[in-house]
Amino acid sequence: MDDSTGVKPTPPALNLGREALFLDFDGCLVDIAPTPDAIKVPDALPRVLQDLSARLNGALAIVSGRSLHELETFLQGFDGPMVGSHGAEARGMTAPMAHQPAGLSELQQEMASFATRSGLLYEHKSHGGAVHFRSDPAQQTLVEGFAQDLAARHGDFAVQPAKMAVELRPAGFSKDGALALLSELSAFAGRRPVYAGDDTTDEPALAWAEDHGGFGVKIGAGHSVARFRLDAPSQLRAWLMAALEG
Ligand SMILES: O=P(O)(O)OC[C@H]1O[C@H](O[C@H]2O[C@H](CO)[C@@H](O)[C@H](O)[C@H]2O)[C@H](O)[C@@H](O)[C@@H]1O
Repeated sequence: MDDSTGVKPTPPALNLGREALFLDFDGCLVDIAPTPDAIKVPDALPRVLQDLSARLNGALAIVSGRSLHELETFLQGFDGPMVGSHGAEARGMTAPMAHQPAGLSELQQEMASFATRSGLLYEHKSHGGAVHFRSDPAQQTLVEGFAQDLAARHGDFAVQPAKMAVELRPAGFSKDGALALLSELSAFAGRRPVYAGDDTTDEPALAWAEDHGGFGVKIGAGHSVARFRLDAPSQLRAWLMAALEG
């Protein structure tokens, strides 16, 4: 039984010989910050991911809503597979989306103009965009309405709610879809999927791991289909370190 106050067990030790690890980025590996650029990536994190990947025979991937080039910048030193833009772009496997979506620049211009008019932060992304209302949460309903209207006029995009933000991402791509593709790679095939994530955007991927013989780890408070919970990114990083040192 789950509730938002956190009644879930902590995850068992990672089985490096049998499991495949999929890790969300913001709010999961790193703490949420006031703006997307303000996150603090622990210096040791890329090396920890790289070493863990070696111990998993390559069965470790980052799966994020961020643009791929940002993930590569933040995690320099980690060479493994990465999926960005909520499942639309990737390295280490064939890109799920062959081209950037049609109408991308028009959509981005509308988002940027709306954000400027509203005094909010616009995040330019390789396959979409985000309007962040963390600086003025009272504007949430207005931002959501704008995003729904925009998606209705741009059929190649879908609304993606995020933490204190609303995003437009390419329609038809998702993190659980990315897990299905990654699991076809030889490094991941036949291993039990373990997914860690913190947000509504992670719930389909957490469900995918649970449904495919593995398990999910919800990071932080809130309802989740995941069987296990860790309270903060620092706890996830400690769990990863324990697997490395075990
Ligand atoms: O899939 P994720 O790796 O969890 O990325 C989801 C979105 O995270 C980022 O936004 C969130 O984190 C910011 C930094 O902590 C925070 O300021 C913002 O309020 C959050 O919504 C990122 O900016 C987005 O592009 C990602 O899609």
